[in-house]
Amino acid sequence: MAPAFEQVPEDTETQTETPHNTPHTVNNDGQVDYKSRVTVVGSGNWGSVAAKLIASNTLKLNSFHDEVRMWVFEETLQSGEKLTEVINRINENAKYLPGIKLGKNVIADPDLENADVHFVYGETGNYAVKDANMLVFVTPHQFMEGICKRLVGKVRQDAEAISLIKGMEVKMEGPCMISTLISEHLGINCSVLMGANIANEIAVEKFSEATVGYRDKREIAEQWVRLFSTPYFLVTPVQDVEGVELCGTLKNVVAIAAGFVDGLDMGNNTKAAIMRIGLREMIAFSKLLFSSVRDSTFFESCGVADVITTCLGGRNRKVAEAFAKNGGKRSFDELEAEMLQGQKLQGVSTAREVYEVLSHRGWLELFPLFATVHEICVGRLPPSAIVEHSEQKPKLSVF
Ligand SMILES: NC(=O)c1ccc[n+]([C@@H]2O[C@H](COP(=O)([O-])OP(=O)(O)OC[C@H]3O[C@@H](n4cnc5c(N)ncnc54)[C@H](O)[C@@H]3O)[C@@H](O)[C@H]2O)c1
Ligand SMILES: O=P(O)(O)OC[C@H](O)CO
Repeated sequence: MAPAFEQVPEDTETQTETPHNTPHTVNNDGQVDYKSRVTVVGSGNWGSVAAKLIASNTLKLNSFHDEVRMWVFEETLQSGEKLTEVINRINENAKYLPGIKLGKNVIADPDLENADVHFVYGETGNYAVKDANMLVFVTPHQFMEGICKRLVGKVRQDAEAISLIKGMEVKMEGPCMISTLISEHLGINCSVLMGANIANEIAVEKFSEATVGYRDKREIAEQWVRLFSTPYFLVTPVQDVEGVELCGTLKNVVAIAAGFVDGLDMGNNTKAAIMRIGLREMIAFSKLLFSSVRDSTFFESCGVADVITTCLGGRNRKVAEAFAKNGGKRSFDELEAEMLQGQKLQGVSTAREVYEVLSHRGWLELFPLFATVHEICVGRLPPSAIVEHSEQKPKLSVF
């Protein structure tokens, strides 16, 4: 149930409404198909919840085909069964989102782009991204470059993409946001959706908000808003792709810092200070990278709200807490494997990527919290250094 002070978005459409006002395909009978096909690339904890949200809407909205295809990085479960087979049999992602029905119109597909893997649930030669007009990317960020390379020449050139991925790549030329990686490799426009979105809470339909960041096409943003919105998931569009995406990316570094504070029992005031300093570094770093980033973006769900939720209840916080409790003696990789059963942290690698940017540009002293998180993660500083170093007065003029 949405709070009374917010208006729940409309979830009805007329029969004539079309996503881009252009036909998507002409079928064998010569009939024009105006409906969009949605494919979700990724099927982890958030990927599965995203598929559930979308699938509930494609059944209701006339401008979408009911079926939502979900690409699954195939794995064999302890039972010996393939994950895709289990998802399609019980309509649940038994590994990454057990106990939650995804909707019968979610079809798990292990074949991302190759016609040579036999396709079980449809015609042979089909694959997950084939024919999709709307591509939703939601994998851990470290896998996206490889996925993009595999998808070159395999997606429709008029497809629209959205990234739910919180992370970035760092290249020789500098930082590269995941939406840019997608756009550059695949030659298609890419929006983003970020927010205070702990997947397990949305899975059981507890109220949450999210932010869609779009570049210039408002009607595309509205199409994404329609596809994701439910009475318990309120989505707001903002014309600031970089600002929205950097919020989602950088908050994971702040979450690691918050976890250290929890692991050391430093208390709520210290954690609030970490959140405040972290948000300030997020704003400064984003604006230094992209002067177009708007202040108002940090007051959307993707900004301050995500910092709060991730520092209270996220996986990055949880594993960082264990790291600090163990005095930094057990590695993040070991703790992640033990505590998350295949789910992936984004904060440790993002801290490294941010550190690379900071050191390359001579900004290390300007971002004491970001820099210290990385130094602690790699064992150059003890977890207790998080407060000593973060207390330095930032020197950036943008503060
Ligand atoms: N879980 C959340 O609460 C949440 C909420 C908002 C955003 N996000 C973001 O969504 C993105 C995806 O996270 P998630 O929670 O859906 O995933 P996850 O961490 O739950 O699961 C890991 C996924 O990676 C896949 N995988 C493992 N090895 C792979 C490989 N070599 N190639 C491709 N895929 C591989 C696994 O099959 C699994 O689907 C991340 O950027 C995350 O920050 C997560
Ligand atoms: O569990 P985390 O730390 O990956 O955070 C989950 C979401 O990003 C919170 O919005």
